[in-house]
Amino acid sequence: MLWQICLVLLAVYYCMWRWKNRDIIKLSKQLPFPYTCLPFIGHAWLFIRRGKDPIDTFRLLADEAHKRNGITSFWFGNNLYVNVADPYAADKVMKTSLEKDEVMDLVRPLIGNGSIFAPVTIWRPRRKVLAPTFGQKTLNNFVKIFYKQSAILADQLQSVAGKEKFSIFSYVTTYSMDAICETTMGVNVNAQGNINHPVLKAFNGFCQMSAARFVCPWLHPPSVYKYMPNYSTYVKHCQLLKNFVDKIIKTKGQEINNDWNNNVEPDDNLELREETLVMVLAGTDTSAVGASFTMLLLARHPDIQEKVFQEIAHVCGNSEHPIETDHLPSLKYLDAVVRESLRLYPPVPVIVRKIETPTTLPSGLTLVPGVGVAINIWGIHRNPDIWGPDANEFKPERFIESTLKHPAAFMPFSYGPRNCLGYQYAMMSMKTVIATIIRNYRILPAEDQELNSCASKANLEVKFEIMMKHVNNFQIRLEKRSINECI
Ligand code: HEM
Repeated sequence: MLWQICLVLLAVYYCMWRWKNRDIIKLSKQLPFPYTCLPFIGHAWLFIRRGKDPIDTFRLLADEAHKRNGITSFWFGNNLYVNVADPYAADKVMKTSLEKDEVMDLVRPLIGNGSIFAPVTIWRPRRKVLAPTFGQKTLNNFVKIFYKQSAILADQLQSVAGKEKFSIFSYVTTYSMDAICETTMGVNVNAQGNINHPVLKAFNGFCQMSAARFVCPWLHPPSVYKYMPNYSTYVKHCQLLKNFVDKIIKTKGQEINNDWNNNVEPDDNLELREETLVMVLAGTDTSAVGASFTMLLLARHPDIQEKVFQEIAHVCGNSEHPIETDHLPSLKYLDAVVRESLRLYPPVPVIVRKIETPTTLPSGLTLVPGVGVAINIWGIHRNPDIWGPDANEFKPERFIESTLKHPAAFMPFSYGPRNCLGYQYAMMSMKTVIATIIRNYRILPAEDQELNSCASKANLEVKFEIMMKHVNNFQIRLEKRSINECI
């Protein structure tokens, strides 16, 4: 008798759910996705297939979208996501839907209402306060620090040059953290003194655990996740990161000794803590991933690396001369190389938005309130209708010889009013550090076989850890250059 009642209740709940979501269900039928949709979990099973990384599913979604005018949809648990790999549709969504999807609540235990994932009402005033920090004049003054920290990195790399393969990411991420902390907060945390810096390890751990949780909708409710065996490690990572930022705030507060009350507990500075965390976390690994992918690609394309080296020598002189603010705009080929690398390997491969009001796309399709949108940056950047049949190939010249077909065709830093605040900052920082490494070292692939024409054209193997990373942790080899090479 009991099970019959349960069955009836379930059937009633299901019918009510279908009625309430009838517009969303109708939309899903207009945007087919040819994979089995299971009860309760929808297509989430695709993200946890044995032997596959979640990034393979984002790639699959991109390919399916490319076959259907750049757009498809998938069910993730009980939520429908429209998967967009077309810049025209992305342009409309990113300009009109500023609210982030609830799936981003997963990072709240760490950054609370930090602007990057905050509701629009909290985000808007905070963005107004933060934006002036990234004015061109301020950024120009940062280049001295980028160069100083890059030179420290180049020195550190002497210990691995001419030896076995190693992870360039482990080094660049320490550069990136030192640069962020010194430029945005005026503190020197000397992460470069310790490539196993606990903060970087904790952030890495947090990203890995969040990515694993992200793809399993049944682990999203905090009431479930707290019973997971590794939950205590997750809490430890969050606490370590918060403590690190609190320490910076306290040190800085004491240093400037203004009307700041040094006895105030960090929790009273919640907004400051949240935004400092956003700055350190949004800026450190993203730039390090971007610079590391670029170096991996240059290792596989020695001809392109040589062109970059010649340009740096021509614009900046030999490695005894510092790289200066005025040099960066003249490093046009390097700029194209970095952009092409960000196109093929966007550090943030997917971003999400929530539709709150009916939104009609240029194709005439109307997205209904309640639906999530996954902007598949990977898919937009590799859309053959936009980038041509050679969309998967590394060809920096495409950023020099032609203009973008649509401004949203290239969006590693997101797009629209809620795009990345650190866009210019990141480009300047990455160009400075890559130029400093290349003028001192020749970058070689981890294995010589990677240089044969087939291997060098193949996609790099990647994995999803909120950010997209290289499966082998960005391994390369370095060979010291002689100063006389710069002629
Ligand atoms: C290659 C490096 C970087 C990449 C690929 C990147 C990418 C992104 C993306 C995709 C978003 C938007 C997410 C969304 O729309 O949902 C974002 C937001 C943001 N990024 Fe970056 N970022 C990079 C570097 C930086 C740096 C260096 C900083 C700071 C110094 C920074 C600060 C921010 C902030 C504050 C936001 C939130 C903006 C807002 O919501 O108003 N980013 N970034």
